[in-house]
This record gives sequence, C-alpha cells and structure tokens, in this order.
Amino acid sequence: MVAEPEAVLDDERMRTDHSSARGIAPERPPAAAVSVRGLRRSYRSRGPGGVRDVAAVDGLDLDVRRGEIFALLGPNGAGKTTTIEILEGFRDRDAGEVSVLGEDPARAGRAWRTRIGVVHQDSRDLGELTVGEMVGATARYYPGPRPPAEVIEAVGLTEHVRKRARALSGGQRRRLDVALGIVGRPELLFLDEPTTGFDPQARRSFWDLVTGLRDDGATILLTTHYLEEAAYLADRVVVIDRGRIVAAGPPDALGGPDARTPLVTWLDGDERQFLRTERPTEAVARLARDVAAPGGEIPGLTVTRPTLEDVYLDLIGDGRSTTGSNAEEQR
Ligand SMILES: Nc1ncnc2c1ncn2[C@@H]1O[C@H](COP(=O)(O)OP(=O)(O)OP(=O)(O)O)[C@@H](O)[C@H]1O
Repeated sequence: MVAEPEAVLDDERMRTDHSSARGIAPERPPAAAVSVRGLRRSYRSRGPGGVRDVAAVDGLDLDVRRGEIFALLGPNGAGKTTTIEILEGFRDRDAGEVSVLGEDPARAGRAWRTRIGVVHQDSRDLGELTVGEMVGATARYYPGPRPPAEVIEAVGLTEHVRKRARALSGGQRRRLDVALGIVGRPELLFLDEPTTGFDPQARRSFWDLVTGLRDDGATILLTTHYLEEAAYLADRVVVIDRGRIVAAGPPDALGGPDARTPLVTWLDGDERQFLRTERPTEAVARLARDVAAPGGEIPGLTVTRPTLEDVYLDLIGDGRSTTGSNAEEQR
C-alpha cells in the first residue's frame, strides 16, 4: 500500500470545488485529473567521480483535481519539467504510478492526446506559416476545437493574424504557443512557464484567459517562477525541491499558519531587528515609546505581511527570506 503523503491529505482537506461556487451541485465528487504515486526519474550524470544516476524526480505523489488550477513550483532543476513531460507522455519514467485523465500517459493513444493541451517551455520551430494559418492548422487535429479567430483574439494576436509566426516578438511567440495549446479545447492544459517574456499587461490578460478556461471546466497544471502568478491563479500549489515535495496547499496557507504572520522590522544601530506578530499596531506603539526619540521616527520601520514569494524562499532555504524572526513576540 502507498503511504498517504502530505500533498494527498492537503488535497482532501482543502478541496476547491468551482462547480458548487457557480451554484451547480456535482452529483458526486469529480475524479482526479492527474494522480501520481511514487514517481521516479533519474538521469545519467558525468561528474568528477565518474558517471552516476542522479534523481531528478525522487518519489513524487500528486493529485490534481478536475477543474482546478494547480501550480508546481520549485527552483531551477527541481524536477518540474521532467514531471510535467512524464505526465504529457513525452518522457518515460523509472518507477511510479501515473494516471492522467484516467490513462497512463506512457501507453495512451491519439484520442487521449486530443484531450490535453500543452504549452512547452521552449517555443517550437514556427516555420513560414502565419499566426492565422498555424492556429487554423492545429485546430484541425482536434475533434471539437475552439474557433481559431476566437483563440487568436483571446491571446491578443488579432492584429498579427497575417504575420509570419517567426517574425513575432518573444512575448508574442509565447502567446501563440498558448493559442496552439488551447485551440483544441483541452480538458487538461499543461502550461510550463507560460508567461516568460510577457509584458505586465499581457500577463494580466493571460491570467484572465486562464481563469476563464478554469471556469469553463478545464483543469490547468502550471509551472511558473513568478510567485505572484501562482498566488493569483492557483487554487493549490506544490513546492518541489530536488525532486521531492517540500510543501503543498492553497497559496495563502502554504508554510503553515505562522508563515503569513505580519512582520515588523526596524533598525537598532546598524542591525535590523525582526518581530513577527499578529498585533503589529501594538508592536509599533511599543517601539515608538521604547525605541524612537521623543516625537521622532522609529529608525528603518517596516510592517509587511509575508507574500507567497517570502514563504517560498523560506521553504526552499534560500537564506534571503524576510520571514525569519530574531525577536520573540512580547505579550
Ligand atoms: N535530458 C536530460 N539529461 C540529463 N539531465 C537532465 C535532463 N533533463 C533534465 N535533467 C536534469 O534533471 C534535473 C531536473 O531538471 P528539470 O528540467 O526537470 O527541472 P525544472 O524544475 O523544470 O527546472 P527549470 O525551472 O530550470 O526549468 C536537473 O538537474 C537537470 O539538469
């Protein structure tokens, strides 16, 4: 029997049900879109000590529920792309059980492939076709595609519809990648760092597009290095490091209840002091009395609530985190 990992327990406890949010009571809980148990994948690595196998994915358990946006986070080399490409059926695995839309991606056929959409990390070779031709040609591979013009509009490329794809800017190419990933009306959409190179406005409209797809019933599995993107979009996130899960849960609950406790910092001479407290106003009043010169300012005062990025940096042991505390809360 497979032990119940933290991610699975979180999944049961923190279930997000968008159908009931829209007032449609599901007859029974929807099956998982993705279920992974004990996934392992190593690569041969040549180092000073000779050739050895290095684990990129080291016993991963994941459950992605239908209709949710699920973000896979982790530093460079954590194993995100390896995991996603195994789920997409583009990479083989050494061990583990994997079910994607009810099938094993290593054996699934064409019909299964038409049910998933993929936006890879690297743009494919775009050749001589125009934006309109590429989206139209891709749509023909699918049984029930979205109208290509609608998709091109959704990704903001209407004014470039007659432009050759290879003449697009980096951010526009990325939008075309997204268009090609969604034109087949996928039940499950994989987005591997989809907004790299987007300007802030394009990123915002992409977020609206993705939440719209989720509200239409699609499941989305996202990797991103933009923590504010995960915080905005994801119903649940999993943080992986060196191929293993280090935390799982909704973005605003990640790291446990204390992780988002407001942080008061100030300067004592050259040294920055930290105090985590649920009562920052009281703490600042006390500092004004004890630390500031009469009628003066508290040196270097900041009051912040740690963001997902702060919590994430703590989790992966970056050492630059601002959520650390060097002062106990005084009562
Ligand atoms: N084809 C390959 N051959 C050898 N090693 C590989 C190969 N693909 C990935 N790796 C190694 O496996 C580990 C995980 O890589 P992976 O691309 O899955 O990480 P990632 O989390 O997607 O990283 P990034 O955020 O940089 O995209 C890394 O150490 C990487 O060097």
